Amino acid sequence: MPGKQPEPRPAAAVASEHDTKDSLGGLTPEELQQGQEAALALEERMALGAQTLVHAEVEQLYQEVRPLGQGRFGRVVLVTHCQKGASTGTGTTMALKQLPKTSTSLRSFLYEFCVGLSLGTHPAIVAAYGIGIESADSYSFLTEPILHGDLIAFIQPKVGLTPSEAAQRCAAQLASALEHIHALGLVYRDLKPENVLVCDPTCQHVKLADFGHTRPRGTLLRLAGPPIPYTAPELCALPPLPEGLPIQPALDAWALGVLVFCLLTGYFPWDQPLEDTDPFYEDFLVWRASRQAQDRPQPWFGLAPAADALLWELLDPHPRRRSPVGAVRGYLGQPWRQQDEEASGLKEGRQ
Ligand SMILES: Nc1ncnc2c1ncn2[C@@H]1O[C@H](COP(=O)(O)OP(=O)(O)OP(=O)(O)O)[C@@H](O)[C@H]1O
Repeated sequence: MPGKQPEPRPAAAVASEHDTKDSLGGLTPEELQQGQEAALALEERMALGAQTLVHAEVEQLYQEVRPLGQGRFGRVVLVTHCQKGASTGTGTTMALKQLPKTSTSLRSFLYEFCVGLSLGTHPAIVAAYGIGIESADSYSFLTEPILHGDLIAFIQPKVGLTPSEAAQRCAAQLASALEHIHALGLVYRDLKPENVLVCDPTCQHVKLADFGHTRPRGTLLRLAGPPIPYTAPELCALPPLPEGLPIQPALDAWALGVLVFCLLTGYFPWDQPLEDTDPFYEDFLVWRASRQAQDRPQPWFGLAPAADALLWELLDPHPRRRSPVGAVRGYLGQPWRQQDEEASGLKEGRQ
């Protein structure tokens, strides 16, 4: 979650100031409208959310069971309701995310709280409960608790997530969650294993959490710090408008491509998608340009052709040519790792 930051501006506001098509930074009128509608709906929810905030100290309402996690901005704890069953140990547990007022504005808090609510129910998205609390020093809200930690703990360095079925299941669930977010006119913008929570010990089910960076499509944004592997290249380039880049779901498709690569190999494909700075990214661009097998970068050696093809689609450096997150569905059930490809070949050979 972003804490106290300058207010991002919607592309619509900038468009009316410049009023040429280029002033939309490449956004079509339909995309602009979808983003505007999402922004209006969110503003309305935030106004309602502000009116219905409970004013109390968290300890008066909930009993802490144990800490669940700590982010840059928020502390997340497992709690039970003080009045219902807490003393007998039968109370329903919930996750309470507490954001100190020193680092989080009321608007940023309401944004994250209300985005979570506006996403409704989706099997791969952490469900938000409609309770927001303002205390003397913090803001808090409640969600369903997910008790097996985050995906990072399941990705073995140099190996990835095993077995391969788990990696495919995980990719399919995340693609579905992101598609749901995009259909609502929003862009998630923070896909990384730390924001994917795991529901069971064998990683059968995962859920997307932390909607502090989610914004309506078309919001103008600039890169706030150094890029990470998940940052799409268009965000690293000079923005098309002085106010920034109008954000698109393609940012999430890129991040999903990087995450799938990590799930399959246990490596990042590059540190930063910066030509002339990152040799791994440069090798990737050379391979894309030549399409020659001999140019395939070393970290890709363990991938089967289906995974190559999927990642080729999701990791297209040109956002307009990049496939949407739903592309994952077209590759499910095929081998994604070379070793699976070989095993299935052996099986066929025996039959
Ligand atoms: N609903 C939940 N159930 C269980 N654990 C959770 C839940 N929500 C968050 N956590 C844990 O708390 C950690 C921090 O939460 P979160 O990512 O929402 O905080 P943040 O301050 O917004 O993080 P960031 O540093 O990514 O901005 C997560 O990595 C996760 O381990």
